[in-house]
Amino acid sequence: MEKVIKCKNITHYYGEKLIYENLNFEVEKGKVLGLLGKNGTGKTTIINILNGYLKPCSGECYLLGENMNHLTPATKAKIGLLLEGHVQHTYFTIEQIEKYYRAFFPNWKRDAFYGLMEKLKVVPHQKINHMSCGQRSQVALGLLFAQDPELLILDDFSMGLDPGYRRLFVEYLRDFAAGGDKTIFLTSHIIQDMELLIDDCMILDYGRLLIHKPTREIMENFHRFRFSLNEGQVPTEHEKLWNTEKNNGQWITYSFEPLETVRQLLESKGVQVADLKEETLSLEDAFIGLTGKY
Ligand SMILES: Nc1ncnc2c1ncn2[C@@H]1O[C@H](COP(=O)(O)OP(=O)(O)OP(=O)(O)O)[C@@H](O)[C@H]1O
Repeated sequence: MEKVIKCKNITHYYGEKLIYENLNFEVEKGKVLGLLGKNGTGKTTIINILNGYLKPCSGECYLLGENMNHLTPATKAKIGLLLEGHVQHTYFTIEQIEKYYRAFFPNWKRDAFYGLMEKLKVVPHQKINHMSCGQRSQVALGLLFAQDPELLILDDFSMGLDPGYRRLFVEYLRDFAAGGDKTIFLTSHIIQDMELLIDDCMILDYGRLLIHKPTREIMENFHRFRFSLNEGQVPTEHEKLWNTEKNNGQWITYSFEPLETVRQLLESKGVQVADLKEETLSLEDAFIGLTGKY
């Protein structure tokens, strides 16, 4: 399978602060990968490394087969970037910005841009700096769809969009990826959107990559377990039990293991577990189970 993004042994510090050490990941052609993580875990830092704005302290990245420090103009034209919902050149009108961008991209899809602008109820002579924050994000996404890139890198693509437009863009992105020859790498804190969209999920914790798995595998296998213990007992800790805590008088833990294995792990030091129940999770709940609340 062709790898559209390859990152090898990325280590990055800001001053003395370690963001990650020897981070390795790959993204296959045709996949939608969602990068998740709590605030400050380094998602934007990865995006900035991938788009060449930031040089990591060590390690290498390859985009569409080329080392990202030496991307040719032809390869750059195949990569669409959205940085925290921003559109530049806000002194342009909708018409002017479309004309300006068109000149840079050989596969420009003018109709895709205007089709979207029509849906968004903005008129061609409207100036971008007179638009709301959400409308500006919409223009930025419209320009990206018109560019028709092979690789889309979107940082916080849903920033400022209301629920209806968020859903519209999720549908656009799903259609965009449906043919199997486009690859999307995106971040968002709106995990409900991610659940509808991403094939693979990469979750960062402070200083490290916590997990990188197909989303389906997480949804099918990662569960929450509720249980009771006798007064004064505490459950056994184990690396296969995630974020065990007492909540409103009841114990909960999370695991990829089936119920009977979870029981054995919890009871391994003579603890007696009662009323053990398994619950399926949304991706957002799975994220909380994997990373903890705080
Ligand atoms: N230019 C910089 N100089 C110093 N520290 C930085 C710089 N940029 C980011 N950081 C720090 O690095 C860490 C990771 O930042 P980053 O913006 O990549 O996180 P993030 O996961 O995108 O966060 P959020 O979800 O809040 O957008 C944070 O602790 C941040 O304060």
